[in-house]
Amino acid sequence: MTLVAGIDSSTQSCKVIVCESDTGETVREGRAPHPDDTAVAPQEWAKALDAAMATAGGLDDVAAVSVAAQQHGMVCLDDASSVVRPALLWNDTRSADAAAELVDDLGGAGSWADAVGVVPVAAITVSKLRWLADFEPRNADRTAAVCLPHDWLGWQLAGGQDPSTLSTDRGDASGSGYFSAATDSYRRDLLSPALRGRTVQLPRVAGPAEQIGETRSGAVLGPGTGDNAAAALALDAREGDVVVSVGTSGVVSAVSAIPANDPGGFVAGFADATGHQLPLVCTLNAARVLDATASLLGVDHDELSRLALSAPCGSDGLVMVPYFEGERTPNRPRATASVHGLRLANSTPAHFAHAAIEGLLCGLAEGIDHLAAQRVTVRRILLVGGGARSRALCELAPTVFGAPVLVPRPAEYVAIGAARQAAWALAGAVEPPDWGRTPAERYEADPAPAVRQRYSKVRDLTDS
Ligand SMILES: Nc1ncnc2c1ncn2[C@@H]1O[C@H](COP(=O)(O)OP(=O)(O)O)[C@@H](O)[C@H]1O
Ligand SMILES: O=C(CO)[C@@H](O)[C@H](O)COP(=O)(O)O
Repeated sequence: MTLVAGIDSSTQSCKVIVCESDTGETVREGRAPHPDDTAVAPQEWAKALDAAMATAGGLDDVAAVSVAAQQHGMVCLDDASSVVRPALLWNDTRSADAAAELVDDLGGAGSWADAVGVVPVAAITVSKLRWLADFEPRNADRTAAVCLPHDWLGWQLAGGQDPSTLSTDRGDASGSGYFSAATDSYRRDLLSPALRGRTVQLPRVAGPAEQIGETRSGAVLGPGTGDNAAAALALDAREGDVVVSVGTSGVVSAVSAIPANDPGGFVAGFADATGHQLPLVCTLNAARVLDATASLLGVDHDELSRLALSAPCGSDGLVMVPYFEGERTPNRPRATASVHGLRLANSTPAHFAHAAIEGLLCGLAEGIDHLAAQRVTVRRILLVGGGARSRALCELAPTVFGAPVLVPRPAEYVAIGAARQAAWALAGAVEPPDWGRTPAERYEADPAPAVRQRYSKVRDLTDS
């Protein structure tokens, strides 16, 4: 039996899955937590990866490995290959003003949408680099190469000596703000002004199933990719499939033939891991809304779900706008969460739990609308991520989305997608291996458009 491994170095933890390469059957898995911060030393990811690999029984018997990771994180290396400063992660909003400045510098959001299909917000790597140039010029001067979390971890697995051997893939590169998914090319002319005239080395962009090297134990290294592209690969997402992921981030994405061009900045024109496009909407507030609400109510996730399902649809007028960490879509980096419509009758833990889940889902429903406005066909909605383990979230999703929702059995789809890519690179085939489609539970419910109507009125009362 030939084994392959997939790694998901995501915001909250590192997950490793070892699979049978022909069928995708999971043989063993491991995980380890990441530090709870928005600026993290990449060495911490390497430590967590070592721990996760150890709990997965090691990778010595594995023939190929691929790394998927959280997108956008700014990893700066000096000319001795050392990390210059802790990586600023996608959910670090200190670069919000830098993003706005970059948009103005190029002549507005439409110019960025035309150039790279992405309008910079705090999350995007190019904004973080502008912040570095302005607030830490000495660190910017020391930076010889810039890469993304998956690029760095893959490079570490291969020995991590020489920055000229760094590679990335178009899926992750497209989240940088200096790579166009439509033309498959870097836009160094956008990067250098962001860095106030400095030039840096960028990773080579490998092909979707290219073998980029070998691990120390001799396993083939696949190109790796961003976590959302890996999830799409695991689910074998095709045109018409919209993947909604409720992890640390809330993500609505779809594999498409058409590059996104949204001057409104809601849809980012990313690439997938197979050569297609992956238009994507990302919110900052997703599974952690459930965590915060559960902690506020002093209950665990199962009890939160039970409470939410015991309250009526619409929470008797109670509305939560869950901008606990500011928000990325819509772009309101300094917003805070708020609760509206409190009355004695709806001041109960059950109403509060229900309103939190409806609020989270309303943000994602807006994401589905934004994708549809970019000519994405919405035929099936698939719900994944840690938050999809919540029964209440699954049951309320079709009421808020106004459409049935498929929930694949809970699994680490990002790591599975990376493993599928590793098997593809190992086989050297034209197409990824056929691992079949994951069975999914279907949730249906009467649509409740009033929930979204109330939410959108209240959302605009919040600060930005
Ligand atoms: N049963 C559950 N109900 C609700 N949320 C859950 C449940 N299990 C896990 N989560 C939440 O899912 C999140 C982790 O999801 P995950 O997709 O692994 O995140 P990430 O990939 O961003 O690290 C955590 O915030 C966790 O609390
Ligand atoms: O920024 C984005 C997508 O643009 C996020 O989706 C990150 O890629 C982090 O993912 P999770 O850790 O939440 O899965």
